[in-house]
Amino acid sequence: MSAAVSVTGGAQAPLLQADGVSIQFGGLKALTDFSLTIRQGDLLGLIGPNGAGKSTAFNVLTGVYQPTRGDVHVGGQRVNGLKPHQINHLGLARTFQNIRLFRALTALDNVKVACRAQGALHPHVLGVGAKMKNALGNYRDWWRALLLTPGFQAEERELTRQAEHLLEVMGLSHRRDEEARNLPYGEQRRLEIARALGTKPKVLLLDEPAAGMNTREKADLMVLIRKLRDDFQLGVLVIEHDMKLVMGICEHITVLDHGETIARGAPAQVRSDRKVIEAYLGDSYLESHGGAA
Ligand SMILES: Nc1ncnc2c1ncn2[C@@H]1O[C@H](COP(=O)(O)OP(=O)(O)OP(=O)(O)O)[C@@H](O)[C@H]1O
Repeated sequence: MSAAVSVTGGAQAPLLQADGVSIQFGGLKALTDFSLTIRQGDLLGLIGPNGAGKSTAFNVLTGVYQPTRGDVHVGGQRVNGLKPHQINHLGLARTFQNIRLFRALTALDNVKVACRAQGALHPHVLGVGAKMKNALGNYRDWWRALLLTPGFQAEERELTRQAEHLLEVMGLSHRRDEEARNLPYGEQRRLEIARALGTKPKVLLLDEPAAGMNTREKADLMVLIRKLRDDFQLGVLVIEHDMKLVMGICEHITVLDHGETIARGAPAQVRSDRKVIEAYLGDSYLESHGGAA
């Protein structure tokens, strides 16, 4: 199973492509020969039992881990060896399984930080000359901030406007000035998505976005994720244990078990796959859903 997969299948250039990616921790093969392609408009799911390698896949795609084998391309550029913030600048943003907000900052500032970070470094700034240019830019920005120049103030207003818009999109305007740590769990998860969107990604990776949410919040989130995909013209990859959510919104699902891709396809195809039932869904899932689809 190494051919890269995408739902839209070739109409547009891939935004994200993983080809035969493997990573090993000591003797443990956490991910083996993992391939995936995401194009604009794709809404893909990644599922599998605990320890299957889902978060590891996210970490390899986003540069947290370096693959032992295989290649990752973002926007056509090979990103093996790049740092997570560099890959983020190329258009890949993510949320985390364990929420990682700036807990003592307000909701607005959490998103503003992301909006500002996106403007701070040009996507292709990786060489020495460009790094120097960036350092000089930082020095100049420091003075502008200290002196509160009109240019700096205008930029601040624009960042605030962008961040407020994203809070509104995520239904969090009423939390604008509250510290992130005081938000209910479901809202913290949505704030993480707002922050990821602040970096203006082309691809959004959501690691268990519905974890800890109640049924109503999950239903709302399903609608919202689709809307984000459409309104922001994204490709989206979702890790989620809630089968109703994954099967409900994803058009294509990849199933991992012990780091191996054991199945992929449309939801109906995946949920009737014997290997998936054995490894993950279990017979109780089949019974409660009236047998294989
Ligand atoms: N940094 C690491 N060092 C050593 N082993 C690791 C590391 N990261 C992940 N693993 C191991 O790799 C395997 C896959 O872990 P991973 O977190 O990707 O699974 P997962 O599918 O996301 O599981 P869950 O649904 O529980 O979050 C596990 O056995 C895990 O213990």
